[in-house]
Order: sequence, then C-alpha cells, then structure tokens
Amino acid sequence: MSIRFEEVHLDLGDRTVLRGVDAELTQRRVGIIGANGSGKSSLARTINALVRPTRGRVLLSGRDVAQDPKGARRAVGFLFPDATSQIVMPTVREDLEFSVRGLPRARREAKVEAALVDSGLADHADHPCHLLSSGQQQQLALAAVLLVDPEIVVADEPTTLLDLRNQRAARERFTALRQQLVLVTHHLELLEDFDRVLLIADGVIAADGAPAEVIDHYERMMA
Ligand SMILES: Nc1ncnc2c1ncn2[C@@H]1O[C@H](COP(=O)(O)OP(=O)(O)OP(=O)(O)O)[C@@H](O)[C@H]1O
Repeated sequence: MSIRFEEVHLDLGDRTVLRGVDAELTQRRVGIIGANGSGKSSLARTINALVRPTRGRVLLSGRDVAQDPKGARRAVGFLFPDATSQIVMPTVREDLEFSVRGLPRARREAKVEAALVDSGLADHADHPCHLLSSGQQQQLALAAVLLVDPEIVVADEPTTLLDLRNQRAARERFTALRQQLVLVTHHLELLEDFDRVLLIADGVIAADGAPAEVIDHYERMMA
C-alpha cells in the first residue's frame, strides 16, 4: 500500500493549515511529528477523507480518496486521541460486534472472540465500555479498527492519555501490526524503530528521513 500526498493544500475557515505537502509513503512504519497546530492531525485526516484538501490530492495505491471516500475509510483504520470518541456501543463485546455487523453470525462471533483474546479484553467482554481504563479503551478502539481488516492504520496521538506502562504496551501493539502504520505523536520515543519520520512545521514538511535525524532537527527547531 502506498499513500501519496500530491501538493496537498488545506484552508479551514480563514486559516491555511497545509501549504503544499508532497510525499509518497511506502514504508511500513511512518511517524509524523511537529509542534501543536502545525497541521499533523489535519494531514492524517486527509488519508481517509475525513478532511478534504482544498487543493491537491491524496492517493491510496494510486486511487484518489476524493473519488472514493467510503473505500478510503474501509482501507484506512483511524484511531483518535481519545478512544472514547470512537467507542459506539455499551459493552466491549457489543462494540466489537459493531465492527463486523455485516458478516454471517458464526463468522462474526469467531472474529469477535479472537479480537477479545488478542486485545487482552476477554475478561472484560461484557463490561460497560465507560468503566474501562484509558489503556483498555485504547485497546478496544484498536481492536475494533482491526476487525474491519484495514490495509493502513492511521493513529493520531493514540498514547496521549496513557500512563508509561500503557504507552509501552501500546508501542508493542503498534510494532506488531501487520498493516502499514502512520503514527502522529508527541511521544518521540515511540518512533525509534520507525522506517521514516516526517516533521510538519507550519503546514509543510520541514524534514523527512530516518527517525534520529528528523527528531534531532525537531529538537533544534524547538530549542
Ligand atoms: N475545523 C477547523 N476549522 C478551523 N481551523 C481548524 C480546524 N481544525 C483545525 N484547525 C486549525 O488548523 C491548525 C492545525 O491543526 P491540527 O489539529 O492539524 O494541528 P496538529 O499539528 O495536529 O496539532 P496538535 O499537536 O496540537 O494536535 C490549528 O491552528 C487548528 O486550530
């Protein structure tokens, strides 16, 4: 899978948020970093057509997401900073079932059981989602996204609300993903083993390359 940004510009109200982002992401693990308000989330949201560029295009393996936004949302699993914003059903099991609601019953049940085990939430299957900890809610959101079998996972600051132990656990889960991963984060240590990191500054790519060199650039920029 490849994600291609072609001269992506974005105006929101009277603000210009992206000013010509041009890049092709073919690597498995891509990080996006940058200061608050630099345009990271907006760029991430163009990948599944949650945000439409004012000018330019976003292509997923050559297909323009603007031509097929529903297809883009199927191909791209998106994780929001606050997992509760994407938990839609009262209990853990029901929320996972919602992701596979179109499948025949036996297949649906098998997939949900497997997801409960894989996510470590089997003991909480019938618990109310709002009683889960932030780490468990994030696990549930990721499990629900993975049940849709996306080709790409885009995660926007998914570790913001997590303590150190849960950040480490989340890092392991993200490392183990077989999908292409685009991770927007202020937790720079999560990106150590990534294939590529983009630094966004004021709506453009200010640095692009291996994690150590891009993080170094960012640290100098923020000094
Ligand atoms: N719907 C909107 N209408 C107007 N301005 C918006 C809208 N959404 C975002 N913005 C503005 O766009 C700019 C970029 O926001 P974005 O959320 O993409 O930044 P970010 O780099 O992800 O920031 P952070 O690290 O704080 O999450 C900000 O100045 C924000 O206020």
